[in-house]
Amino acid sequence: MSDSPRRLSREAGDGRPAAPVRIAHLGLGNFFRAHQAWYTEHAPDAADWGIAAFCGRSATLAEQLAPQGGLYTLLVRADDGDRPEVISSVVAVHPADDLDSWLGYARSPELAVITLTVTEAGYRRGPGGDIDLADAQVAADRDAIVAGRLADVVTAPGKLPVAMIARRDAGLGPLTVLSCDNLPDNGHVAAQVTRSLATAVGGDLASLVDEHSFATSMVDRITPRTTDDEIEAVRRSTGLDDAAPVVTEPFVEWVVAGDFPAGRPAWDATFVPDVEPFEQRKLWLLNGSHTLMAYAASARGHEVVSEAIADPVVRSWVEQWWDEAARHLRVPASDVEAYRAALVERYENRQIRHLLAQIASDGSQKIPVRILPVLRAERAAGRDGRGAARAVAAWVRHLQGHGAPVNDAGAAAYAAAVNDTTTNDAVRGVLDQLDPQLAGDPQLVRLAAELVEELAAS
Ligand SMILES: NC(=O)c1ccc[n+]([C@@H]2O[C@H](COP(=O)([O-])OP(=O)(O)OC[C@H]3O[C@@H](n4cnc5c(N)ncnc54)[C@H](O)[C@@H]3O)[C@@H](O)[C@H]2O)c1
Ligand SMILES: O=P(O)(O)OC[C@@H](O)[C@@H](O)[C@H](O)[C@H](O)CO
Repeated sequence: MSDSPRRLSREAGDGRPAAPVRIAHLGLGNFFRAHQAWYTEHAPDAADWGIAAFCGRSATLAEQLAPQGGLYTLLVRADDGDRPEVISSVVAVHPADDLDSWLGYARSPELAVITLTVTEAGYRRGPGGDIDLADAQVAADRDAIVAGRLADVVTAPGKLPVAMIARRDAGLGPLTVLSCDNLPDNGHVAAQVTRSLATAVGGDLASLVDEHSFATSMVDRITPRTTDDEIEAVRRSTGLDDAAPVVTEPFVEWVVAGDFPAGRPAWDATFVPDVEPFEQRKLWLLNGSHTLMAYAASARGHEVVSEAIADPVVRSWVEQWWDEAARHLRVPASDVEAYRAALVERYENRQIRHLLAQIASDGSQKIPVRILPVLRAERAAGRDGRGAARAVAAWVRHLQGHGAPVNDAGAAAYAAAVNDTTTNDAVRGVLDQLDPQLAGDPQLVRLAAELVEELAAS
């Protein structure tokens, strides 16, 4: 007789019974399962709100979770111990290309919300924030929608208007698209790419898109990729085999703005008229310092955030960046202090192995939103912006092959600027592509070049 544990399974009686699908999620991944699915699990009306989750690009996670009926273990890890919990709110899982199911949910009168975690790159934005029609997959989606082949779309922005068409054809009204990606004004970003794609399709599609609500949210919970050791730790602590558990930290926050014409769960989130102050606090203090450490601390040989923040040199760089960012936040100073203190504690959590290499991906999308607004504001105020400039300098070194490996489709555009040239020219070339006005600031170019040299020597 085998003594290997049995598989986690809804059929075997694990978790809660499946709730009716009222939310469709695009971008089934770890963060969605630690955050939106966790909030839905803990809503007082959880029995009425099931989630059908679709992979963003592949089928892997759907294949792993389908035999478990969508159940998975969320392992909340702190230095004082582990807390495993079975999450039951995801009731159906689908590969990215299962458009028949996607359109089927859209035609259901019960569907009320579409949530998104498709990464920054998933929005397929071109210059100015409209959909990037130069992207071959976007262009193919546009042609598929024009030809009425709704089930042939592949991009995230393509999947939104086809759901809206299917819904209208079924005689159903508007729902809410709720973005949960780390992007400023993510609801507006989602609306702009969807609407501009609809405009490119033509007819009355853009006005159909306008009938729907696009909500914005600030999301926060540090959720790294799960390791094999963690899968084993879950097996040991629960006595069940789970093919895809998620590991996360105790801290969790969600701030949401927008309308929900078809309803929503009674999430224990903070609902506000304007997310921006919360978003800036989180994007600059948390994601900005993550981005700084991803490049500057990985080049010093650190692998994970908890190691990086324990290095006094890295800690001083992070504090300097926080001092600069804090000057431009629109939240009370006491909130900023409390948030910074909480961040240090979160980063020091040694049970969370958050790889700097994971955070380093897609820097070309992250630097502009996490670092540059503070750099511009500091320069405009007549200060040198050293903390922000160091993040840019560290990214220049990263593009030159130091520290975490480059994993960024957008980095190719910077290759010519950073290789076989002087440090000054490399910095100027990178800044020129990020923001020509910054490249035209000789003091900044000089400072960032000095910081590149300082990082190389450190
Ligand atoms: N992990 C975190 O700590 C965290 C915290 C807050 C917010 N987020 C947000 O959640 C997003 C997802 O993070 P994750 O940790 O779940 O990553 P993940 O790799 O576990 O999942 C990412 C999901 O996005 C999909 N995706 C990736 N690129 C895509 C593309 N070009 N088009 C469509 N779908 C695409 C993937 O297929 C997958 O379903 C992040 O980009 C971030 O904006 C993450
Ligand atoms: O998920 P990304 O790649 O956009 O960013 C990496 C991290 O900064 C991010 O995932 C944070 O851990 C998260 O935003 C915390 O809530």
